[in-house]
Amino acid sequence: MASDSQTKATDRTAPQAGAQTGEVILRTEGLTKHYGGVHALVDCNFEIRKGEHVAIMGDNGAGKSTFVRQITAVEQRTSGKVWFDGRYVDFDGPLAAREAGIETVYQTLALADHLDVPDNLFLGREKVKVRLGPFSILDYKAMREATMRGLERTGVKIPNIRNTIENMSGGQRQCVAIARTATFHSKLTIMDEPTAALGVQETAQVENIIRTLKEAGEPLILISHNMRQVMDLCDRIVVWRRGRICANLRKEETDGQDVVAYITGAKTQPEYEAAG
Ligand SMILES: Nc1ncnc2c1ncn2[C@@H]1O[C@H](COP(=O)(O)OP(=O)(O)OP(=O)(O)O)[C@@H](O)[C@H]1O
Repeated sequence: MASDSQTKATDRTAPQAGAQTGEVILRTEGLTKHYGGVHALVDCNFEIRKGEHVAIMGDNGAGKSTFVRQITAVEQRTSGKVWFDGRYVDFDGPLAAREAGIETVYQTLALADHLDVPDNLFLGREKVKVRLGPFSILDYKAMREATMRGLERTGVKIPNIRNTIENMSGGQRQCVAIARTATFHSKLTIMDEPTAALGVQETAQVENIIRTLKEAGEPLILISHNMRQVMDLCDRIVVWRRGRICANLRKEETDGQDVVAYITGAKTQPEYEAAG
């Protein structure tokens, strides 16, 4: 894999949809993932800037989740380069990606049922009060306070943060998962179909949190099949088809019908002709 570790993300150019402002927070070049003979991700050049909310759309099996797994290092990429926050990165696992500032919220929530809200938020990165050799005394008060601040930033109301997660509704759980991103002031949030399993009210609550992130200038990659949601919440839509990017569209220059044409293969932007 490439080792030009100091290359700046802003040094390079990639296909863009219209004029952009803000520094690049994440950029990929030629990102590729093969599972044996399955070419799940092929030569993907993608970028997102600080403050931008970008939707990733595509049919089932188009490669959207595979793309996320490569940039969050849940899997190791076959080839290609990734820059995050101004430096070349090759994370050795998801914890390293998270520590660098990439927070991911999955549809299937990675929450521990038997733990309360602060314990879930700080799982794997607990605040330590005192270290005594191999033992640590955790700073529960600081973690509870940080949790309250994170929830406040998202506007999420959890009656008692010391209740275990197992008794919460799907919407509350999803909000707790998203509150992580607010608690740790992540540099980039990725949400993979965050409302697919939620009801109408719970979906509205999650969408409000996404708007809060936008107002705070925090960048977001949103994977969603929900056109209304994408059009409401995102500045730009990048469409994947058969493992490749086939369109990069500014919201104000497209509409739902146009996006569907790219998703189904009826259209391909000329610069992505290889996507076929
Ligand atoms: N671990 C794996 N081993 C083999 N093939 C895989 C693996 N993971 C994904 N694939 C294949 O890679 C392709 C892309 O899958 P991926 O899950 O990224 O699609 P997706 O766009 O996220 O789809 P969906 O919207 O259904 O979640 C598919 O053909 C899928 O079958």
